[in-house]
Amino acid sequence: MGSAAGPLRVLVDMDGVLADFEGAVLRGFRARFPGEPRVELAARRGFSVREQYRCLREDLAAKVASVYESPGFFLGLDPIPGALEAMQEMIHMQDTEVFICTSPLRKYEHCIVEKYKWVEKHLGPEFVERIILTRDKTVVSADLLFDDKDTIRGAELNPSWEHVLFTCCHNRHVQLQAPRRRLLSWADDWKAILESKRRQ
Ligand SMILES: Cc1cn([C@H]2C[C@H](OP(=O)(O)O)[C@@H](CO)O2)c(=O)[nH]c1=O
Ligand SMILES: [Mg+2]
Repeated sequence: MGSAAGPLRVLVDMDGVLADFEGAVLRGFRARFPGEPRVELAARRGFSVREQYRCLREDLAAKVASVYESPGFFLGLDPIPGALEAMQEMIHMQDTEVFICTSPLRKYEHCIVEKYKWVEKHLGPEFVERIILTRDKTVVSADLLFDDKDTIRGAELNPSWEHVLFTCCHNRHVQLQAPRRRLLSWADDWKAILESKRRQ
């Protein structure tokens, strides 16, 4: 709980929140497989790119995976608009601890080191210190988690954080059950969400 007991701890997810995974997948797929059908961003549904391409045609699943498993893919992601500015502002806020909480791909070879390099390149070394790399975000304790994945499950059935869904092409049609809430973009009022947790 954000309270008099200590600073507010905020976890910020990386792909879909800080780094534009979806835009780069589409661009990479189009460049590599120009003749193949693809899923435009406006047509994306569901967290898994691979599953949606599989529904389009079975063999496209491996093709789209080859895009995000390629060397250079994660390092080359564009920042999500407003993300870098928001993170710089958040890290300087009083009584606030910010961490980047991100999951590696199961095929982690390029992904892990490139995520670290991306953070150093776009946010600087003080944020490299703040990377939490885990396949299970439920066991990390915090007040808030901004993440584009609509359902976050793991070993802990009652995570300490409130998951605020960060709007992304694949989740914009998801109906949230009350009291779940969204951050529509970094232009939306993320500071109000932080303040609402301090007052609990
Ligand atoms: C395979 C896949 C990965 N990812 C992202 C989520 C994870 O990063 P993050 O936790 O930073 O959002 C990472 C490994 O799964 O790649 C997607 O966003 N969509 C996908 O379909
Ligand atoms: Mg994500």
